Amino acid sequence: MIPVSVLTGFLGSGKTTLLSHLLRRPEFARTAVVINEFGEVGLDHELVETSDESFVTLQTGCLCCTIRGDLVRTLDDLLRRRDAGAVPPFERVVVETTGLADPAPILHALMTDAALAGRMALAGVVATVDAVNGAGTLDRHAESVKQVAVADRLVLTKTDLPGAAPAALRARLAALNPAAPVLQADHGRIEPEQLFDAGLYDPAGKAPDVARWLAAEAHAAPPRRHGHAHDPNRHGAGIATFCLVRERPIRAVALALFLETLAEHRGADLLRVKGILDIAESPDRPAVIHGVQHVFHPPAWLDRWPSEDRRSRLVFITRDIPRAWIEQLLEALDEEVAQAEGAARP
Ligand SMILES: Nc1nc2c(ncn2[C@@H]2O[C@H](COP(=O)(O)OP(=O)(O)OP(=O)(O)O)[C@@H](O)[C@H]2O)c(=O)[nH]1
Repeated sequence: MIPVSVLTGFLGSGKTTLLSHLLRRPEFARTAVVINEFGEVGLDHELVETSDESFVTLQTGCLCCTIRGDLVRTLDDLLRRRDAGAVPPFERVVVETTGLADPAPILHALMTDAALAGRMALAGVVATVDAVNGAGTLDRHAESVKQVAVADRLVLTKTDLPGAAPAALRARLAALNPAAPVLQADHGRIEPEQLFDAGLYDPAGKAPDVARWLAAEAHAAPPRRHGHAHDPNRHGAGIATFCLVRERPIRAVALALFLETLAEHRGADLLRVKGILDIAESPDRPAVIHGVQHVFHPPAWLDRWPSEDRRSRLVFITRDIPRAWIEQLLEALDEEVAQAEGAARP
């Protein structure tokens, strides 16, 4: 029986960082990772490094809506490829959900699907919670509350950042899910055995209301009635995702101004930004940027481009921010910086 762990947690709460760290540990060799990304273009799968024995597959779309078919098909396909020797003989699977996913249908599919029965079993659910944005996210997004409620282990991230309020958050998490131990990860660093030792997922062994709630989810409306089944990039409540692609390099100063302006003016509605960028001053080393609401993390510089595609790509998940506004802002700032540079030249 191959254990399948689910890694959930709101947008930008540190799931991929945790996973990247775990995949470098020898105890975590032979892992197949399924990353689900919400949006037109995914980047995480290009950025997660694995050992030779582990690998990452990508699934796009809205995991919570298309789960019944897609995740089960993906896992079934992985089993076939493993049997045929087409992929390394993985011994565990980790499914990283999109930050916007309601995890209940995912867990249900893993617990009940006949296609997987006998070969794979749900092993445990880990949810990351960002110590800076976590409380606000719990207030505003029902999915985030569900992610915390179903977890076997909770992992607090970003406790090192100014603005982190881990004590208050811990109390809140304990009220939502008293059974789940709360661990802490420092830039993804955590002891793996503390994380996935939760054993077989057993809703009956948890607080009874969680089991009842999960059962209720099983009877929830079929995907078509979710209201966004035909456009997986819209998730209701004004939430939209889009990707800006740019052929020309971006000047470092223009990028800094752009991110600063976005965070300052629309931080609360900027649910997630990530990007790989061709910076004019650094043609061979792309910058990877991450933003989560008003917090932008310092850019990470890659040693090289992860694939042939050297265009800048910026993925946004926003609430009520028109794409055109963001595009024009970037163009205008880039233009302004170009003119200023031109004027400064003798
Ligand atoms: N300072 C600090 N930054 C962190 C920590 N953990 C993660 N980050 C940063 O937070 C940003 C988002 O982390 P990710 O791991 O991409 O978050 P995610 O949950 O996978 O994001 P989505 O896939 O968009 O939902 C990155 O810039 C990370 O480097 C931490 O403990 N401290």
